[in-house]
Amino acid sequence: MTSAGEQPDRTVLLTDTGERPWRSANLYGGDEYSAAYDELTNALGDFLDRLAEARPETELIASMTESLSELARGLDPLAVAERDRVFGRRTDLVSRGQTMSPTVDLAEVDDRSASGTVYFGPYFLGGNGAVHGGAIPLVFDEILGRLANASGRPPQRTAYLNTDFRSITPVNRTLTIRAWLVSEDGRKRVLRATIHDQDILCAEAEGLFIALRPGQP
Ligand SMILES: CCCCCCCC/C=C\CCCCCCCC(=O)SCCNC(=O)CCNC(=O)[C@H](O)C(C)(C)COP(=O)(O)OP(=O)(O)OC[C@H]1O[C@@H](n2cnc3c(N)ncnc32)[C@H](O)[C@@H]1OP(=O)(O)O
Repeated sequence: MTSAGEQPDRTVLLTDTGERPWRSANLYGGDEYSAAYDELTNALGDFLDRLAEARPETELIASMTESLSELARGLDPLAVAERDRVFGRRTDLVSRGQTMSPTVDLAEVDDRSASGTVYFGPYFLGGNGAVHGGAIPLVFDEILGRLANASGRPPQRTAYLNTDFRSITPVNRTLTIRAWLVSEDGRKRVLRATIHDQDILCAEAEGLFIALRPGQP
């Protein structure tokens, strides 16, 4: 007996090919180490997507738990200070070397705007095919934060981030994301962003970013 139950519905799968479009070709031009690390975070993200979709039997749950615990123990002695870490700090990678947010693949970026695509895989499902309402502000913070911190501007922190959910944001679709600078006033920058599914506005956000003073955490 397993806890997987009878006759699971396998009809609603990710894509015909099983490929995650946002998990590939993630290099902006990084070195060999970045490329290898990108492969690692892609594999991890892929695992999370497939885990989110799967209904494993008890024996497989136990063996996967053991494998994951062993991998985690292997990393234990490698922990380093924040400034020396790799995760989330590789700006030469489209994914930034992280799996916390879906990859925002920016095709066009200048001083005042950025646009590209985002793809929320099954890991980011809230329910009924819609992305979790917390994952959407996460992506907005990611793209607005990148734009606020771009072009040699001093490091900025988000003071507020207001999100309006206009219609459901679907998982497993390539969506368009846009961000632009609205105003600058001393240390304060207001930026806005949208996510569209073709011509449907899924969500929009406004963020206030404050440039940090020297030494400010
Ligand atoms: C180190 C940053 C990252 C570097 C990245 C490097 C590049 C990496 C590349 C890619 C990045 C990818 C993307 C990641 C980016 C994500 C960024 C985040 O999510 S940060 C985490 C969440 N945010 C917090 O934890 C802030 C917590 N809050 C604070 O630390 C302070 O409140 C802070 C810094 C926001 C402001 O504090 P004050 O003491 O410096 O300044 P005061 O005097 O309070 O405010 C300045 C002005 O702003 C207004 N203001 C402040 N907060 C406001 C608010 N909530 N609403 C309206 N106005 C506000 C004030 O009224 C004041 O305006 P008036 O100068 O008087 O006109």
